[in-house]
Amino acid sequence: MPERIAERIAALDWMHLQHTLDEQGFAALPSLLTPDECTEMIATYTDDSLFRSTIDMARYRFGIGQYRYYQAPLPPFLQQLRESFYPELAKAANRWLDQLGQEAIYPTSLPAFLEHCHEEGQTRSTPLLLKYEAGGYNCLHQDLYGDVYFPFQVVFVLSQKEVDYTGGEFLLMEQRPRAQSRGHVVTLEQGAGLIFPTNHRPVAGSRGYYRATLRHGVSTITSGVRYSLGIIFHDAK
Ligand SMILES: O=C(O)CCC(=O)C(=O)O
Ligand SMILES: [Fe+2]
Repeated sequence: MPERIAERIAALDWMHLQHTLDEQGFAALPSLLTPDECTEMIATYTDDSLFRSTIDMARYRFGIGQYRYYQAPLPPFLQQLRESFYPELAKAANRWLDQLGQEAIYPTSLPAFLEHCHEEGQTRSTPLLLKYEAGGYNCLHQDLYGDVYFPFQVVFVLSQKEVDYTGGEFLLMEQRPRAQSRGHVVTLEQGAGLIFPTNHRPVAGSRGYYRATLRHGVSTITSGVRYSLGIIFHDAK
């Protein structure tokens, strides 16, 4: 495995990932982060100087657990992750806009996209570290933080399933117009990630593409502690 995370991301089979995103809306990534990198990211949780705010999920009825938004500038490893995923995902984002008959608006690099967020008053960083203990869960939701949003986000599970925790499956719910909703359960090994839609996705129908709305969450952690790293590309109001 290449040392630098940017190289590991560049070495992913993007042809296949792009196809999978178009076909099913989300795409699982192999274990891209090493166990040591996962441990190091988990260890940041207790360093208050790295975070701009901490949310107790129960307080807002978002679920049971806690999460912390990293302060900008992000830790270098996380910055590299966010920047390296963006260009390929921007291609998919623009293709999806095109399929829905909209103008392709996403710039090719993350700094250019963030500049746009900042111009619109979305200046607060959004990547976050989540921690759930036994009994914890994350309600189905969307991570929209203003009018400007990037249509994909990436999550990495940092803890080891069946060793550090049980339960705690990643959930995606797809709501199609005039139809019942479809659920997906995605099992993620330690260091593995998932690319999924922030808001909606185009689905090919008999009369062109229509929009399906997606929400995501996490099922109940039945034992242990589960940490995850959420990479959201737009900044927040
Ligand atoms: O803990 C998870 O796997 C999901 C976290 C989440 O909601 C996110 O990354 O936006
Ligand atoms: Fe989320």
